[in-house]
Amino acid sequence: MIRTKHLTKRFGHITALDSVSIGIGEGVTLILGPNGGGKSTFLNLCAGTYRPTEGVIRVFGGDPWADANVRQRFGVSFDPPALPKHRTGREWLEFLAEIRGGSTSDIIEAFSLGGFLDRRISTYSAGMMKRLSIASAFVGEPELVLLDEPLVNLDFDAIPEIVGLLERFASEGLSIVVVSHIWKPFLEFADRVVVIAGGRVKHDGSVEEVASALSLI
Ligand SMILES: Nc1ncnc2c1ncn2[C@@H]1O[C@H](COP(=O)(O)OP(=O)(O)OP(=O)(O)O)[C@@H](O)[C@H]1O
Repeated sequence: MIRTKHLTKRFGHITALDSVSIGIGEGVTLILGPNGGGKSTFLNLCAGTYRPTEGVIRVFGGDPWADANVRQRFGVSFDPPALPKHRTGREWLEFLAEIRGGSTSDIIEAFSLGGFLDRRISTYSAGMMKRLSIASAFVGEPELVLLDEPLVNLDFDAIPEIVGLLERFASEGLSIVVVSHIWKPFLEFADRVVVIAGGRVKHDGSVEEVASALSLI
């Protein structure tokens, strides 16, 4: 699904990602690592929002930077959320559905957005924005969603709710690549854990392999 070869991203003199060669298949992949390790850079390269400095990334066999047909097949939620502040949540979801296809009603219901969807996004709390941002990734019936810190800013009740939803979508065949510092809930159903630190892949394996190596469980 995702394949990289010597994937490198530099920002000036900073090497954020350093010659990473990895394949990520179907299922749920949890990406962990220290602050500044390169996780969000990796996700942005997968999403086609960053262009590699060197090396190659292929998502569904195509170049996510250059190929809109590739981008059509996945959804993405960034952290902090990238949302148009002067639109309502409903306008934003409808705009996405126009571009990406599919309906928004199931997504609105699944993510319990109804209570605030007709307000301007500029009036949302951080948790509301996060909920809308994650929901946005599901518009257009994607085969894969890329989620950067989906649990940040969610309250104690919302965390198990959103994790439960993601687990349900995963059990229905959706692939998920998730970067999260709140990793524990994902260990329950992740198929694979990748640790990125210092711009490189430091660990890569099943939950049992990586989590026990890092004493996470
Ligand atoms: N747009 C940018 N311009 C300049 N430097 C950047 C940019 N984005 C990331 N970096 C740098 O690249 C490195 C990797 O950052 P990245 O955001 O990918 O790490 P991360 O693992 O996601 O960190 P965190 O867990 O803190 O979110 C850091 O040194 C960061 O300062």
